[in-house]
Amino acid sequence: MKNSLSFHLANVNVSRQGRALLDIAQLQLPAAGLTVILGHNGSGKSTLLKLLSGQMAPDRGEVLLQGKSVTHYIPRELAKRVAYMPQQIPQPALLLVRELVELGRFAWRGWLARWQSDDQSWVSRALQQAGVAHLAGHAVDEISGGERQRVWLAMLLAQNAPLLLLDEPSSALDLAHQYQLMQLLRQQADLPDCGVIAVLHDLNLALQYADRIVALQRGRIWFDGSPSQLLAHPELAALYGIELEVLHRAGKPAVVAVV
Ligand SMILES: Nc1ncnc2c1ncn2[C@@H]1O[C@H](COP(=O)(O)OP(=O)(O)OP(=O)(O)O)[C@@H](O)[C@H]1O
Repeated sequence: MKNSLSFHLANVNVSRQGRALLDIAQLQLPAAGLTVILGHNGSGKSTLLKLLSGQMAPDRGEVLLQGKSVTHYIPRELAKRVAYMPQQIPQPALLLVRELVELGRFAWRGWLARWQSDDQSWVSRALQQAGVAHLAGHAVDEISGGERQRVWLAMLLAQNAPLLLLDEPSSALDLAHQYQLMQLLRQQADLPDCGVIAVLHDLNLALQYADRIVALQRGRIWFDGSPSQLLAHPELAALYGIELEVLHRAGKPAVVAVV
């Protein structure tokens, strides 16, 4: 399954009450490297990820994965290609953490098939990778918000899809876990024919780890390029409407808000 995957968006529009939430003429997103989606609140980032994950169909235009409309895939075939973490993570009751992570294997084994040892080793490895093996026997609705975010990531890793779509995967994580997450995403993105597309609010994490940054403004693509190109953008401050200053420390740029 790990052949080259690519999203292609053409003339995509999503509108509600006569207002365009997303309006994208062309966008190509191959399963390669780490792409970060940035943008102000309400700029359309989650809407874009919902389109890519097949959770939503555009009102106009096409969202194609390997040349086929994302919404035309049967769920299991889509899940073998794309794993999605929504912004609001569900909190299922009566499930243990390990059982939730096991659900990530659904696409490969089906509901009723017997467990293969391979499935269990994927689950164990995913729990380790996400740093939540110690929570395996805990109830999903009795762990913290940051733990739940990492458990959900473990489920996605167990799914073994070449493309990870993550909507603000670090929003509940402490500083140390944010960096652990970014290093893990970096490793995933560096695997052959794999890619990660993540919505982030932290401009500095994006600049440090991304290969490519797509920035949205009021539903349109405002910028698409490398972190260094974004840093050099003369209108960078306009992205968030706040004055910014770029500092350099140990050879790395850091953007701070001037307030
Ligand atoms: N079902 C809906 N009906 C009407 N408007 C909606 C609906 N869902 C989202 N919107 C609006 O669409 C716009 C884009 O929403 P979206 O969730 O994609 O933004 P976002 O960039 O992810 O924002 P945030 O950073 O706050 O999570 C927002 O202005 C939001 O209020």
